[in-house]
Amino acid sequence: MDEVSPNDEADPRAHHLGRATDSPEPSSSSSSSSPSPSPSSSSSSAWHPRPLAFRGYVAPTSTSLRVVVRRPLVVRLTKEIVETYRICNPHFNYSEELNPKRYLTTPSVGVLNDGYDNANSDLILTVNFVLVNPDTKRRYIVKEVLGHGTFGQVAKCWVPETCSFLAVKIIKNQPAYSQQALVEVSILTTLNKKYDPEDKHHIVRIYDYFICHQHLCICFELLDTNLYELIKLNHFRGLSLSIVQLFSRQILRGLALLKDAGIIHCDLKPENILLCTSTKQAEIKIIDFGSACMEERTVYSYIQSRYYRSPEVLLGYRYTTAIDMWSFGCIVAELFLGLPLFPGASEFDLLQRMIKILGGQPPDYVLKEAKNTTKFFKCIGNVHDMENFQASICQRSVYQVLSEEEYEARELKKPSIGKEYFNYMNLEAIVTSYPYRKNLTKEDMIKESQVRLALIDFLRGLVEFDPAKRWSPFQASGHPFVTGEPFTCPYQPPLETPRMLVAQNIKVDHHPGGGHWFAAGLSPNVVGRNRVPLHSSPNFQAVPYAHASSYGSLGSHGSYNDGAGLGSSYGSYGDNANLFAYYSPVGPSAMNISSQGNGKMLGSSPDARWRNFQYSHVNGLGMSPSAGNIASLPLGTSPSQFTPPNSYGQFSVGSPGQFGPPSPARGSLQGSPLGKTAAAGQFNRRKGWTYSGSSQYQESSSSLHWQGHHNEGGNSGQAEGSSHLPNESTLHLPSNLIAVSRKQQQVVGGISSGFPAMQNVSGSFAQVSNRQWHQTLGAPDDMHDAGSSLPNPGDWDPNYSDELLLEEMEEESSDKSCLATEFGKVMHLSSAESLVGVRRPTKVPTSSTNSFIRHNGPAQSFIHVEPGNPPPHDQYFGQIRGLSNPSHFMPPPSHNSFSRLAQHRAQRLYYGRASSGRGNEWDYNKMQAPSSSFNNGVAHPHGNSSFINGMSWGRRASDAFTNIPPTTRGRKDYGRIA
Ligand SMILES: Nc1ncnc2c1ncn2[C@@H]1O[C@H](COP(=O)(O)OP(=O)(O)OP(=O)(O)O)[C@@H](O)[C@H]1O
Repeated sequence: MDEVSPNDEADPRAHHLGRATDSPEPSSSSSSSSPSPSPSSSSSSAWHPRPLAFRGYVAPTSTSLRVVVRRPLVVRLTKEIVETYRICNPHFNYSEELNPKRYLTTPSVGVLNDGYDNANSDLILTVNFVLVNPDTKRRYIVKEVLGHGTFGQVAKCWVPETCSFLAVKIIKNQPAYSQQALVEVSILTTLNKKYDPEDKHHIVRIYDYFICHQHLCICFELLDTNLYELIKLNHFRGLSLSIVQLFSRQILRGLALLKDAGIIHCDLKPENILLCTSTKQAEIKIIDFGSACMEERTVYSYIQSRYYRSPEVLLGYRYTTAIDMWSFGCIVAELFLGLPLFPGASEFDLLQRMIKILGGQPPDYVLKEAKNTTKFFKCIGNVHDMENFQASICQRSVYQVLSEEEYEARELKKPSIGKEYFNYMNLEAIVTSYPYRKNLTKEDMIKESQVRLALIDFLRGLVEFDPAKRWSPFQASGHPFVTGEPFTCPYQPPLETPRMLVAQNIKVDHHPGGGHWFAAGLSPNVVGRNRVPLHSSPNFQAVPYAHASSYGSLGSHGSYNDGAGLGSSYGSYGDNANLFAYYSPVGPSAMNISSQGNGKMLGSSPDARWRNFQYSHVNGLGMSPSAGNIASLPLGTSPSQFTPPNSYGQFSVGSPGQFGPPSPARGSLQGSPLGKTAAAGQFNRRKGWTYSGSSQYQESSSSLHWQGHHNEGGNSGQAEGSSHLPNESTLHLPSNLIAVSRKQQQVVGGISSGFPAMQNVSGSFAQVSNRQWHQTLGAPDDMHDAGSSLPNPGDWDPNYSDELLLEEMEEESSDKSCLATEFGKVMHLSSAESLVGVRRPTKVPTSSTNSFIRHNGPAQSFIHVEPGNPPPHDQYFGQIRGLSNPSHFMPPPSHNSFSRLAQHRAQRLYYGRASSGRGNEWDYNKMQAPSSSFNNGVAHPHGNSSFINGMSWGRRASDAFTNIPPTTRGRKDYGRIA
């Protein structure tokens, strides 16, 4: 940038020349010694050149050299504008505060929280806005917004202390959101630390949380594009079977963990599965546990995003972790097809599609009990005949699904019916007729057709109407589609075994009084009130839960510790050697708890306090958050989910035909206490294994490597592996595809010395930017029509109304208000209203997101999809770029960090491994150790990736769909200059 102008008068050469040529007289010294003619000199007569014309060369000294570097104008007017201004006006005074702010939050007008929050209660973020953990003083410098959700914003932040990026979810400044976000903190922390300390189950890692400017901020590992975006990048062509298999294995591993923990995700969908930034191989992680609940605390009825909603949730039947398996089946199908399998425009439409595509309907025992049966079915037989379940299985169903007309007559409104995107309406035909990739050899096609048969069989076990027959993660993980074994005949899953513990060194709790897991609603093993009946399931052994005592037994909810002195502040139980723990989302430092009554509190969780008021007799060695409570308030579940367990009926009146209230977390999609308007936002946003508990979950790893493959031009290589199953997880991300969507992430600094585990990691993918979308995916006008028929985000679920929502919330509020009040105090909530508990949030303007979607989303998504022409599996992007550099590694907390959860480290625990030396690792009291795969900033060598030369995601050739798929999901806000 700095240049020395050759024409510059200050050029040293010119300068010297100038002196030599322009100076009329030599210097005085020269002059004095000038060889002027002197008559006295003998040599004076000798000829000398004229001094003005010639003289001896005198080397320029440094002092005589004057260098002026003249910068290009553009530099002086941009980078050096301040200096330029100073030259123009010496009095010009600059301070950084004068900088225009680049807002990342919309709207950016501060109207709440002393101007910190906008009308949506979102913290107004600007580039370089600093979030500070008040306990650790760790600073998180906002760089960009990664996404928006019902709960708030997710920002990519730089952590100077550790020279790393991570994702910080900044929750809206409203109690209902904060409460539900605490559930995410609690559940994720438990999953990370207790169940998956080694980060092998594809669950996002949580690192920190704190309150800043009255907003709960949750720090996660930084991840990359979600699977929906990935499919979108592929122009809604399905991904190659090998990728589908790989991702399926990984998701299954996560689901196995959740099942063993007794946690239901409740919102599994492609948008909530993100690619990792930091690994060489294609790795994904499950995010967004904001809707999750314990299996035993399934209070909310309005859960799951519609396309991925299970029949039992739709019908208002009790649900279990099996609903996640249904969603998983939908996701697997979508990965293969590029389109949702059941893109229902309404619940009625959804059910119709399920019935048509799967050929069947929910079993009578479900229909008999489900709350919403009459909304969708009519009875054509005698219900009492089916008292005996065996009989009902053998006989024809006594229920028949309503026709569109019948539904309309019954509900007094026309059901929304979406387009049909597949030429066929049964699963087998949809999968088998899906276009094959171009250029496949006959042999490869035969192989792939075999894998497709395996896929069909696999899907059949997942999208099974009967929740009791639906495969568990364990059962599904043995399927040939997952294991890679040849598929020869329909898979017979092994009997489901009693739950196996995942975390190592977990010891059976023999405490008669229960234990915190149970008390906190975190026991996955207590026989559930709402377990799916085992009858009619060929896959269940009718054995009692042998593990029921593993985590706690029925009884009081008093804190218990066999080993005195180890009472965990945050809920723990067990003996000295095997202490279990769960985490209070808000630690002592935020709570400032003081012991009530006789209770000796070594810390507590938010809900401990209010219950303490009622029940203060506990002399707990480590007061349990849920200890001594009149009723068990689950830490693992939302405070707002704390409802008497047998209370399904209580929600029925106000519920939209379902047996429980909607989850606050379901604010956007299904209408929620958090505001239906948020639904539009979310709707628009659409966004292998070493199973420690069981060898049955050992993940096979794949030797699959992807070859360059770009079929757009019919040239280049072809993807290998689609016709055989991967046995080793060395599958790499397709750089040619992924790289298109990623911005290079710059690693600002090196690895902090305290992070041994962060070595040897490379590869980084930045988020897909809207701009890139615009650049990459054009939006032809002729696509607008298709887009216009898409579901209106505002009408995401026509069965839901704000009135119903309110009614449900009123019912819920009594349970919530107490904790909400407590939490409100913690959060120093400013408004009295916010202390009342759950209230309706400010309406979320649909402005940016919705308009983006309406105008750009659908149109740009289908640019290359001709009407009636299906998007085949394809590697769309011919441009091959190297894998981008990594930029993400987890900032380790200082070992001396005095975070809230670290305050009682001595009383606290280790999580699982008795022998695992954590000394040089993370402070496990608060955060997770970085996985060995954390990005250390070392870029992937370009040649390192099997995808470098263009990897195929699977290209199909002919038509599979009669129309373009629905899409509505918007993306990011890249801010503006104020
Ligand atoms: N760890 C992460 N790394 C990168 N991006 C992330 C991460 N977590 C979330 N995001 C981005 O932020 C978006 C919103 O996150 P998330 O789904 O957790 O928020 P939410 O408010 O719970 O959303 P929802 O409305 O679906 O409940 C995601 O779609 C994703 O794009």
